[in-house]
Amino acid sequence: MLDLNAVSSGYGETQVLHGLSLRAEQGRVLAILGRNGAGKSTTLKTIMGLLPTRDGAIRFDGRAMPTRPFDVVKSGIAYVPETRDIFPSLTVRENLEIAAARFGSKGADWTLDRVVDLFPRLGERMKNGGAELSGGEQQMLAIARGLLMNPRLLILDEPTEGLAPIIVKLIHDKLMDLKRAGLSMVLVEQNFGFATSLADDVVVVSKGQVVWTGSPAAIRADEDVQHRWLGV
Ligand SMILES: Nc1ncnc2c1ncn2[C@@H]1O[C@H](COP(=O)(O)OP(=O)(O)OP(=O)(O)O)[C@@H](O)[C@H]1O
Repeated sequence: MLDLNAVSSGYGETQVLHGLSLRAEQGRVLAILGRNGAGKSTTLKTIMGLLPTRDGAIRFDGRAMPTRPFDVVKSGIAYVPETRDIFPSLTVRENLEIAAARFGSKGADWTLDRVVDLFPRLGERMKNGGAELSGGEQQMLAIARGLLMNPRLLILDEPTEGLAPIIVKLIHDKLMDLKRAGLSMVLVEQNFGFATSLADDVVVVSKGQVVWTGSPAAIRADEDVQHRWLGV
C-alpha cells in the first residue's frame, strides 16, 4: 500500500533519513520503533510531504506520492502529529467540522455522529474550546479529525505521549477497533507494549535507516534487539 524506497530527507543542512526503505501493507498496522532521534517522526513528515524527499521514492497504492501535504491527505492518508495540532480557540465541534468540510466527501464513511460514537467523551465536550481539553481528549479529537478525512491509511505519531495509563488503554482499545474494522495504520510509538500489541508488522529505525524488520512476537521475544536498538 505504502512503499518507501531508499528515501533520504532532513532539515536544511542536516540529513536525517539515509536511504530508508519500508512497506506498510493494506489492512495491517505497521509500528515504527527506535530510540529518540532515530528519525521516526522525520519519516512520517517526509511521507506527508511536510519535508521534501531528497532522494529515493515514496509510492502509495502504486502511484508516486504527491509532494504537497494537502494532496497527500486528499490521496487518502490522514496524519495525527505528535503535537496533535488541534485549533485551541475553536470548539471541539468546529475542529471536527473543519476537517469534515475540507477533506470529507458526500456519502463518506466517517461522519460527526460516527466519530462521537467512537469517542463518546468528545460528544460531551462539543461546545468546549480546544484549549480546555485534557491531553487525552485532545488526542481523541486529533484521531477523530483524522478519521473525518476518511483515510485509507491513518498515520499516528506517538499517540500515547504524556497520557495517563487509563487513557492509554482507551486509545489502545479504540485503535484496535479501527484495526479490526480493516483500517490500515502506521504507528510511531515509544510505548513498546502498546505498539507491539497493536501492530502486525514492526520496523526498527536507527540513524535514519531500517535496521530490523519482523513481527511483534519476534521483537518481544528478542531481548538483544530490544536492548541494542531500543535501549529497553
Ligand atoms: N526541525 C528540525 N530541525 C533540525 N533538526 C531536526 C528537526 N527536527 C528533528 N531534527 C533532528 O532530526 C533527528 C531525528 O529526529 P526525529 O524527530 O525524526 O526523531 P524520532 O525518531 O522521531 O525521535 P523522537 O522520539 O525524539 O521524536 C534528530 O537528530 C533531531 O534532532
